[in-house]
Amino acid sequence: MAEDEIWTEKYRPKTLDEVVGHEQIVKRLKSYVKSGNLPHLLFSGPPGVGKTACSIAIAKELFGDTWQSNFTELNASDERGIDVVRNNIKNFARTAPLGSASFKIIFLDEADALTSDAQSALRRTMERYTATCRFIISCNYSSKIIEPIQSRCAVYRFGALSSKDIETGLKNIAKNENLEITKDGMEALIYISKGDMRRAINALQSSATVSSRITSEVVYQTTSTARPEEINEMLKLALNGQFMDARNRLDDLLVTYGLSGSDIIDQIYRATFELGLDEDVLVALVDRIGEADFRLTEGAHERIQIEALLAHYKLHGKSK
Ligand SMILES: Nc1ncnc2c1ncn2[C@@H]1O[C@H](COP(=O)(O)OP(=O)(O)OP(=O)(O)O)[C@@H](O)[C@H]1O
Repeated sequence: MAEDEIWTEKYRPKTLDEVVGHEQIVKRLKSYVKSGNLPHLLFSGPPGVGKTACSIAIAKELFGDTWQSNFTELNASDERGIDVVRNNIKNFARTAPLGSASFKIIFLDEADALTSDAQSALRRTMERYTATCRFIISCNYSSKIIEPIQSRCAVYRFGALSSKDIETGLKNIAKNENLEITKDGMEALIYISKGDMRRAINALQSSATVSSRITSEVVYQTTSTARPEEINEMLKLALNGQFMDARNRLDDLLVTYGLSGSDIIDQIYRATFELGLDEDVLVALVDRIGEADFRLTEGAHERIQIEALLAHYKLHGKSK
C-alpha cells in the first residue's frame, strides 16, 4: 500500500460485516444480499457514517468479482446538470449486467441537492430502467426528496455513529498502522468526529504524520481544534462577569488555532451543555447560539457575533 494512501479509502469496509454500527440497517441489508435481490433504496443521514460504504459492500457481496462492472457511483448534483446525470445512467444501464447478476446498481450521491424538477426527471429515469437497475439514492435529508421517489424506495435512516462505534473503527486502523492511541487521544478523536467516521479517520491520519503515539495534544494540534476545556474556561469567565478576560481568551483561540467563527460557535454550543447551567439559562443561551449561528450563515461579522454571544453569557451568568 502506498504511504500516502488515504485511509478513508484504504479502510473502506469490504463487506457489510466490516461496517461499524447501524446494526439494524446492516441486518436488513444482509437479508437482501442473501435473497439475491434488492429494492430501490434511499439512504439518508449525515456525512461520513457509511451510506456509500454500505452501498459498495452490498455490490461486492452481491456481484463478487464483477462488482465494478455492475456498480456505478454518480453524483446526482453533477454541476453539469441533471441531463448529464441521466445520460450517465442511460449509458450504464444500456449494457446487460455481467456475470450471474440480474441487475446493476446505480448509486446516486447527494440527491437532495437536486431541485424538485430535476428529481422528477430522475424519477422518470428510474422508472425507465427499473427492470435492469436498482437505484441507491443517498442524501443528507430525506425530507428534501420528493414523495414519488421516496415511495419507490425502501428508506433507511443512518444516524451519527456513537462514540463506541467511532472508537471501534479507529482501534482497528490503529492496530493495522501500529499506532498507539492514548485514552485522552481517543477522547479527542471522538470529540472531533461528531459521529462522522470519515472525519475521525482523517483526524487520525493527520495526527499519525506527527507521531505514532496519538495523544489529545497531537490530535488537537494537527486538526486545529480548540480543546473543549479552553472553550469551557472562556465561557466560565464570561458567566462570571469577566467579559474582557473572556474576550482575551477568544483572541488567543483565534490566533492559536485559526478557528473560523462557525467552528467556535459549534464548540461553544457543545460546551454549553457541560457547564451545569440552570435550564432557564441554558434555554436562553442556546437560543442565542442559534441566532448567532444563523447570522454567520447570512454573512454577519464573525468576531462581533461571537463577542455578542459572550456578552449574553455575562448577562445570563449574572442573573443566575
Ligand atoms: N459505519 C462505518 N463503518 C466503517 N467505516 C466507516 C463507516 N462510516 C464511514 N466509514 C469510513 O468513512 C469513509 C466515508 O464513509 P462513506 O463514504 O460511507 O460516508 P457517507 O455516509 O456515504 O457520506 P457522504 O454523505 O458524505 O457521502 C468510508 O470510506 C470508511 O472508511
